[in-house]
Amino acid sequence: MISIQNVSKVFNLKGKDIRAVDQVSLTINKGDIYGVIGYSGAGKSTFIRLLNRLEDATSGEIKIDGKDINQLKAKGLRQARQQIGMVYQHFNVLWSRTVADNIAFPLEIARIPKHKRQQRVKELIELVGLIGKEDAYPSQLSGGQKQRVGIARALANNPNVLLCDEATSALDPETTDSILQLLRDINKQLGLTIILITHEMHVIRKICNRVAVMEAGRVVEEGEVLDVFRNPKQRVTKRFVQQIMGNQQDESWQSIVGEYETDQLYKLHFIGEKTSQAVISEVAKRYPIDINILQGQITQTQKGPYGALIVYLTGEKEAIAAAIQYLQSTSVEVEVNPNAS
Ligand SMILES: Nc1ncnc2c1ncn2[C@@H]1O[C@H](COP(=O)(O)OP(=O)(O)OP(=O)(O)O)[C@@H](O)[C@H]1O
Repeated sequence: MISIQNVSKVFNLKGKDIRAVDQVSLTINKGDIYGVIGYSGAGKSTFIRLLNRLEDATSGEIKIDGKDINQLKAKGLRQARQQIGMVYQHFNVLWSRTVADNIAFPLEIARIPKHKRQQRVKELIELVGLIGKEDAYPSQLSGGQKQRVGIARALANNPNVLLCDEATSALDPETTDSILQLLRDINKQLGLTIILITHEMHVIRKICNRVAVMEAGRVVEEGEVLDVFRNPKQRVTKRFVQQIMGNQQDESWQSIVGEYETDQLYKLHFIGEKTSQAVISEVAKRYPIDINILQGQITQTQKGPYGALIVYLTGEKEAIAAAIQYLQSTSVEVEVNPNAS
């Protein structure tokens, strides 16, 4: 649906070139919730603004639904932009207009007749959960409600693509979750493709199916969210995964080794959809062993759980071996303690 080929954006500031976006190539499929994550200055905002041509690319090609965005003239660009909604960090509401009139604004610009406008506003108010707030002014709304207005307005002209520029960064964690839930519902209900930029791995974990990691204008890593969680390659990606999982990879074995019989320590990795099976209780029922969970963290992603538990198994040697063999036949991956004899 969206194909981005070798796109760069160079700003010139006081005679110095700044490569805000540097040779980025990505493919975004219809129905994706695609996350672009990076620290401040990585080039995320510039990148997302290239997609609806709030900025012109210096080089490269951006095709949305087969149309080359950079080649469009004024009228074509206006039409293309109606297919691309945008949600902003600071909501971009019109303070002197009520909720209903804020949402009606893009419909007025698109010259939709009044009765159709009113009908559409009603639908959108329902969709974003603002029933009862139609006549309120933005100053009377919470941050989350203001962002719901922003989302309704972005959806007014039935776009195919929704761009979200740090849409939850100004919100508290609970409100963030409710807005992410709304975005996910909209993605499912309307089949809308969503591209969001963020500096929080939590946002990626919660709703994205794919992620690109940006650093110094470049995409340094890209893939399915679970794969990136499981096997982050770049240092910057590892830091983002640590935002959620802590420093499990390096420290966990060390902190436990020494206190327990090393041969009986195992790390169970839970990755993806099938891990909804109740494997721990199942293995405890099947084999005469005890399972002591010593450490671990499991988190939920769009594609199921992700995380690991370090367990200490006690029982007869044969029973432990059989239990491990059973675990290996499930979707759980078993890692043997590197210090085991
Ligand atoms: N209009 C501009 N003129 C000159 N330089 C710019 C302009 N816009 C962005 N830049 C530079 O481009 C680089 C990328 O900025 P950008 O805002 O895209 O990053 P970001 O990842 O979105 O960061 P943040 O989350 O802090 O906004 C930065 O070095 C920034 O200073």
